[in-house]
Amino acid sequence: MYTNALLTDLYQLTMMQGLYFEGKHNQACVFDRYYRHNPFNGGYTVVAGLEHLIDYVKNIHFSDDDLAYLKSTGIFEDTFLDYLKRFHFTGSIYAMPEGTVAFPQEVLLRVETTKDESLLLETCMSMIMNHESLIATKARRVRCVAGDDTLMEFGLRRAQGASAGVYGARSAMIGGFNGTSNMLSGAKFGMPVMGTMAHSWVMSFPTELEAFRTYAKHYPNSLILLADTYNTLKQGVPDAITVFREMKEAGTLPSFYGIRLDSGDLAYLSKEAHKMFAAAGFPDAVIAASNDLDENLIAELKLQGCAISSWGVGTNLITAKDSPSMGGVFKMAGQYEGDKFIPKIKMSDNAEKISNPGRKNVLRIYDKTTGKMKADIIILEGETIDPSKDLRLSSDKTPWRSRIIPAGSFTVRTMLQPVFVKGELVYTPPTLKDIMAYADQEIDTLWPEYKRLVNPETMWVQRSTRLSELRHQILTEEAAHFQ
Ligand SMILES: Nc1ncnc2c1ncn2[C@@H]1O[C@H](COP(=O)(O)OP(=O)(O)OP(=O)(O)O)[C@@H](O)[C@H]1O
Ligand SMILES: O=P(O)(O)OC[C@H]1O[C@H](OP(=O)(O)OP(=O)(O)O)[C@H](O)[C@@H]1O
Ligand SMILES: O=C(O)c1cccnc1
Repeated sequence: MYTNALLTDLYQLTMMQGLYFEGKHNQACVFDRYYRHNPFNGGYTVVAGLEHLIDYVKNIHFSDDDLAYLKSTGIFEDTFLDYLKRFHFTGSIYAMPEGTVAFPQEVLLRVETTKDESLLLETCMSMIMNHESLIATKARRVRCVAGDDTLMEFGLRRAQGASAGVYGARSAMIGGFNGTSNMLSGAKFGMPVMGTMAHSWVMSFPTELEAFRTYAKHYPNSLILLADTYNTLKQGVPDAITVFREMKEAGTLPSFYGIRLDSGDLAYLSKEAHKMFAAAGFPDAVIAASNDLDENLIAELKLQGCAISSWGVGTNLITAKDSPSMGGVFKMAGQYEGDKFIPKIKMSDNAEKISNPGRKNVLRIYDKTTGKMKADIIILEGETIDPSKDLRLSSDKTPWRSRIIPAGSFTVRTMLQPVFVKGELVYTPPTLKDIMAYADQEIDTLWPEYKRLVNPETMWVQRSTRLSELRHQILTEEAAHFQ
C-alpha cells in the first residue's frame, strides 16, 4: 500500500537525498507557515486543518510499496531508501488552534526539526492547511451574513474530489455551519447530517402531492418538502399546505417542517410562500433555499426581505469559487550551524515577499474592556509585552501611524501552542464541538468593520522592534553581497 509519505513533490525527495549524501539532512532548522493575503478580499482568515495535519504527521512513514516505487524511478539510491525505512517525525510543531482568526504575514505554524523532515512535510502540510482554512473562512463569511439562520453544507457533488468534500464539510462547521449532507464527514467527524429531498423524488410519483405524502409517511420528523419541481406558488406550496394540514389533523406535524426552494426568484417566492403558509395557519413553516448561493447572494436576499431561515450552500462554498486557492507558504526562518542558530530570510524585489527571520511567535493584544482585538505583534520567541506599561504600536511599514495603547487597558495572548515537542504529540485536539464554540468566540473578538464583505478594515499586524531590527540587519548584510 502506498502511504501519504508519497503525497509530496518529487523535488522534496530529491533534495532530501541530496542533503543525505552531503551529510546535511539532520541539520536542525525552523520553518514558518504564513500567508500574504486574506482570501475573498476579506478582513481575516479562519485557521483550520490542524487535526488533519496532526494525523498526517503522526503517521508519516514509508511503506515497502512506497520504497519500491521510489526505487523504480531510478532516482534514489539504496542507502537513502534504507534511511527512509526508518523515517518518522522527530521535531516540534507550534500552531494556532483551529478556529483562530488570523491575518496576513503572521506565523500560523512553526516547525522546528531536521531539514529532511521539513522538506518532506512541506507540501502536504501546506495543502491541508491552505484548503481547510480557505473553506472555513468562506463558511465564516456566510455565517456572518446569515445571523442565526440554519446553514447546511450541500457541496459534496461539486467538490474537487473526495478529500476536498470530506474535509471541506468539516471546515464549514468550523466556519459556523450547522450541518452537512455529507455522510462520510458525519461519520468521521461526528457532525450533524442534514438533508431534504431531490427533484427526482418528486418526479418519481404520479403527482407532487403523492410524493410529499409518501415522504411525510416515511420521515414524519424531518419534513422539508422540495416545492419548486413544477410550479412553486401554484402547486408546490399548496401541496405542502395540504400535507401539513393532514398531519396537523392527525396530530403528527413535527415542530420543524417546511419547504425548500431551489429555483426562481428566492426572495419573491419565499415571501409569497410565507404569506400562503401564514394564511393557512402555518406561520412557522420553515422556508429553506438553495441554488448557487454564497455570502453575497444571501446578504442580497436578506436585503430584499426574503422569508428564508435555512440555507443550503454547495458549490460556491466547497470550491471557494470566487477565491479558489489560499496562497499559504512554508519558508525557512533559520537553521543551526553547530550549536549556533542562524536566522535566514528569503529576499525579494517585492518588499511584501521578504520573509521574517528567526524563531517567532505572535502576541495578540485585546482591549480589556470590550474583549475586542486591537493588534497582533509578530515577535521573536521569548519576547514579552508588559500590559502594565504603555504599548506603542508602530509599524516599520507605516511609522507615521504609530499609536499608544495605555497601560492597564489591554491583555496579551500568545498565539502559537505546542503541538509536537521533539516528536511527541503534546496537544490534545479539542472536539469539533469545542472548536466550533471557540471559532464563534474568536470571530466575536473582531469589530464588524473587519468582518464586512466589502473593503473590510485591515487588522493592525506589526513586527516587534527586535524582529524589525534583526530583519533589517540581515537585509543589509545580504544586500552588501550585491553592491
Ligand atoms: N431575488 C433574487 N435576487 C438575486 N439573486 C437571486 C434571487 N433569486 C434567485 N437568485 C439567484 O439567481 C441565480 C439564478 O437563479 P434562477 O432560478 O433564475 O436560475 P436557475 O438556477 O437556472 O433556475 P432553474 O433551476 O429554474 O433553471 C441563482 O444563483 C439564484 O440563487
Ligand atoms: O446550488 P449549490 O449551492 O451547489 O447547492 C447544491 C445544489 O445541489 C442540488 O442540485 P442538483 O441540481 O445537483 O440536484 P437536484 O436534482 O437535487 O436539484 C441542490 O438542489 C442544490 O441546488
Ligand atoms: O438534502 C438536500 O436537500 C441536498 C443535498 C445535497 C445537495 N443538494 C441538496
